[in-house]
Formats: sequence, C-alpha cells, structure tokens
Amino acid sequence: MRSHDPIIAIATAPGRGGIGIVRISGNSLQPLLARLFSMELKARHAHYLPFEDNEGKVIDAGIALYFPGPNSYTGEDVLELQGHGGPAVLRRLLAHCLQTGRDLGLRHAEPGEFTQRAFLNERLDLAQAEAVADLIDASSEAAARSAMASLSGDFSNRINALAERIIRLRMLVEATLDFPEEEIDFLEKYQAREGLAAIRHDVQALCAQARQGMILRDGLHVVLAGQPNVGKSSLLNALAGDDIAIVTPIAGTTRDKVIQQIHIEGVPLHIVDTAGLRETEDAVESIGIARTWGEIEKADLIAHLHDARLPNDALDSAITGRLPARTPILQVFNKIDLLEDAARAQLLSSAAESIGISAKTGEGLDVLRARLLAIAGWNPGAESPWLARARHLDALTNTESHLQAADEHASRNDQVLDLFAEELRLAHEQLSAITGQFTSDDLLGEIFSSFCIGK
Ligand SMILES: Nc1nc2c(c(=O)[nH]1)N(C=O)[C@@H](CNc1ccc(C(=O)N[C@@H](CCC(=O)O)C(=O)O)cc1)CN2
Ligand SMILES: Nc1nc2c(ncn2[C@@H]2O[C@H](COP(=O)(O)OP(=O)(O)OP(=O)(O)O)[C@@H](O)[C@H]2O)c(=O)[nH]1
Ligand SMILES: [Mg+2]
Repeated sequence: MRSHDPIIAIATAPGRGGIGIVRISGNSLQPLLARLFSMELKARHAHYLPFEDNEGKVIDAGIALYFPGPNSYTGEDVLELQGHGGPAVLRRLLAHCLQTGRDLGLRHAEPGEFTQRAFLNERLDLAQAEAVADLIDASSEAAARSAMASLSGDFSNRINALAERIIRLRMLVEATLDFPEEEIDFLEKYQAREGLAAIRHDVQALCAQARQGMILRDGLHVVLAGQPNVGKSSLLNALAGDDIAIVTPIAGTTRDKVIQQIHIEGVPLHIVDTAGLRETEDAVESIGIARTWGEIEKADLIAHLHDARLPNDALDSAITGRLPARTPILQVFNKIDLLEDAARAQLLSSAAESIGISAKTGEGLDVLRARLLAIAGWNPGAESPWLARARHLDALTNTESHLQAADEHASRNDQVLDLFAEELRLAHEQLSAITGQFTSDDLLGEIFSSFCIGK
C-alpha cells in the first residue's frame, strides 16, 4: 500500500476563492523544482513568482512555498503553489506541473493521501489524522472545537497514558510468568486487581466521553412521521427557523422527503419531514408514503406527530403498532394552541415519552429540543472534549471487555496467570488500534478514502 510516488492535488475547495493552492509532496522534489523554477527556492520562504508554462507563458503570478522534508505536513518534501483561486487557472497550473513531472512519477493524489503520508511518516497518529477530516467536516463550532482538541493530541494522549498503565501491568505479569513459584502471590503482592480496577474506571469514563463525541460528530436522523395534516412540515420549518417545506391545509401536501440539518447545543440533527401516512388511491402519494416507511426504518429517532385534538385516534394507534420496536419514539401532540386551557395544561405536564407543542406559536418547542437531545443520549452541559468515531467507541468497549475478562481470571481461585496476561495483551492491542499502532491496510484505506481530495 505504501507508495513513494510524488503526488499532486488542488488543496483548496473547488470553485472560486480568494486564493487557490496546488500542493505537491514527494521524497525528493529537487529535480522537479529545478524544472519548474529558474531560481532555487529557499526553504519555508514565500517567493512571489510568475508560474510559467513550457512556452514561457505566465499561467498565474503567485507564491511558491517549499518545505523540505521532514519538516513539512507530510514529512516529505512539500511544494505549495499559491495562486489565484479560480477553477480554470488552478486546473492549468495542475496540468502544467503534472506534465513537467510525469517522467519523475508525479501523479494525482488519492483522497486523503497527503494526510496518509503524514500518518505513515509519524507526523500524526491515526486518531489525529481522523481529526483532520473531522475538523474539515465539522458542522458546528462545538464540533470544530472538539475536532481541534483531538488533532492537537488530547484524545491520543489519554489513550497513550492508559496504554502505558496496561503495559506496566503486563510487564509485571509476564516477568512473574517466568518464575512460576512466584505466581501464587503475584496478584496480592502487586495489588494487580486494584490496579486493574483503576484502569477500567478510566476506560469506562473514556467510553462515556466517546459516546458524547460520537453524537457531536455524527448527529442523528430524526424522522417526523404521522397522519397527513398533523403539522410535520410546519414543525420542520419551526425547528429550522426557515420556510423550507411546503405547508398547506390540504392533507397529503408533502410527497418527497425534505431533510434539513439543524443544531441543538451544537449537536447536528438531521430532521426528515415525510409524506403523511394514510390509505390512498393517489399513485404519487402512495410512492411518497412508501418512502416514509423507508425513512422510518432508517431513523435513529421517530417523532410521531398527532393532532392534539384527537389524542386517541385509531389510525394513530395503527401507525404506532407498525413503528420499529428498536427505535426510540417520541409521541408529539401538535396544535395545542387549538386546545382549551385545561386540556393544554394536561398535555404540557404529561409523561416523558409524549409532549405537547404548537408548531404555529412555538409553545413546547424548547421542551421538544431538550427531549430530542436526551433521547439521543446527549448529556447537556457535560463537556465533550473530543469528537469520536464508532471505531473508537468499539475499540474502547472491546478494551473494557478484555479487562473485565482479565479480572474474572484474577478473581477465580485457580488464578490462571497466563490467561490474565493474555486478556491484558488483547486489551492493549484494542486500545492501541485507536492511535493506529495495530492497523490493517484495509482499515487505513477505509479511513483515508473518505477524506477530500488534496487533504
Ligand atoms: N498553506 C498551508 N496551510 C495549511 C496547511 C498546509 O499544508 N499549507 N495545513 C495542512 O494541510 C494545515 C497546517 N498544518 C501543517 C502542519 C505542519 C506543517 C509543517 O511544515 N510542519 C513542520 C514545521 C513546523 C514549524 O515550523 O515549527 C514540522 O512539523 O516539522 C505545515 C502545515 C492548515 N493550513
Ligand atoms: N393552529 C395550528 N395549526 C397548525 C399547527 N401546525 C400546523 N398547522 C396547520 O396545519 C395544516 C397542515 O400543516 P402541515 O405542516 O402541512 O402538515 P403535514 O403534517 O406536513 O401534512 P402532510 O404534508 O399533508 O402530511 C396547515 O394549515 C398548518 O398551518 C399548529 O401548531 N397550530
Ligand atoms: Mg407536510
């Protein structure tokens, strides 16, 4: 998988921009530099230069920056051509470099390949490399803050510190294994179970933080479902604070799903407005309704909307009966502005899994937002120091189960020390996968291929 070809890409976003950057990375860019420029580039010095094509025609006048390896982003030699940020000029610049460097092996970079090289050259560990992509993809400032914390190594440092503690315990155990006569009292002598308990405590705390970090990174899909006319599209618009979905008094208005991303306390929620559920002869509406059921299947959370004036509607019971049992469901009674005071008060103080709102007046929406976050597992006010991925949470969960298994071996009277040692080894391996000590090429390919081109 390791490739040493020099690579090139446009590093800035496609489209127009104040400045655009073409970036090249390779083990030795000197021969290419000699062809591209008539003068020698000083290391890490901004040279204002004309970028000329092979006939001496000026493609752009920009800034050339040369970072000799290993002191660069990738750890290799890096050249940046910072030009004017127009798509045509950057494409010309890219084509000119590719042509000039083709026989030196210069080729277009794969997505994430610059950062992959930074990882392989140990400029970043795997969690930090992932944080680069998460920082770019962050959809809220809270998410960006957490991604930056991961990028600067806060998460990795916690993982490494825990790994160190497991290593120390492993060294003790493995040293003892060489002297079987000491095995008997090893656990007491070194207070191994107490040490293990302290490590597990911290792994569990990291798991909880990783869960928060995952919510912050990935958000969740909230599907608004219910009979026609109950106010699903009105609720989407109210949550988004914008007139996005069509609202009319005609039942069966929404046909295509409408998705809008909103943020609550920085947590991204993907709100999906759907076609109202009912029996219909209309061919178009039927397709819409089939899609609603498709969205319901994929939902992380379903908000089942009712007309608050019809709280015990038989058709709503039928819908409830068809909703997937594995998905959390919030019963939302809309249009409480149309209720008598007493009925409204009763709904507003009702049980946790149902809630009264008015998409029209906004009443109850704050409670609804808080409820959505709570069901998502978001802990308001709890700090979420890093963004986390499912991969990280899996690894932490697996670490904890191996540590638990180790403890079970230790608690038994026969005290099989080599099984204890083996579980510690497996726990250590799981933990280190987060920062990339033990990783398969497949995993690396999967991680880096989701990056944008030029990163
Ligand atoms: N123009 C430009 N801006 C950029 C990047 C870039 O590659 N080019 N970055 C990336 O995509 C990010 C910054 N990341 C970088 C990380 C390390 C080095 C670097 O040259 N490191 C050397 C020298 C450090 C120093 O001067 O103290 C090193 O670590 O040895 C450069 C950029 C964001 N902004
Ligand atoms: N008084 C009152 N009217 C509402 C409220 N929410 C929605 N409405 C009205 O109810 C009607 C239907 O609203 P929509 O948001 O289009 O309902 P829907 O559930 O999306 O309907 P379909 O797309 O047909 O499934 C519109 O006339 C809205 O103005 C509310 O909270 N109070
Ligand atoms: Mg609608």
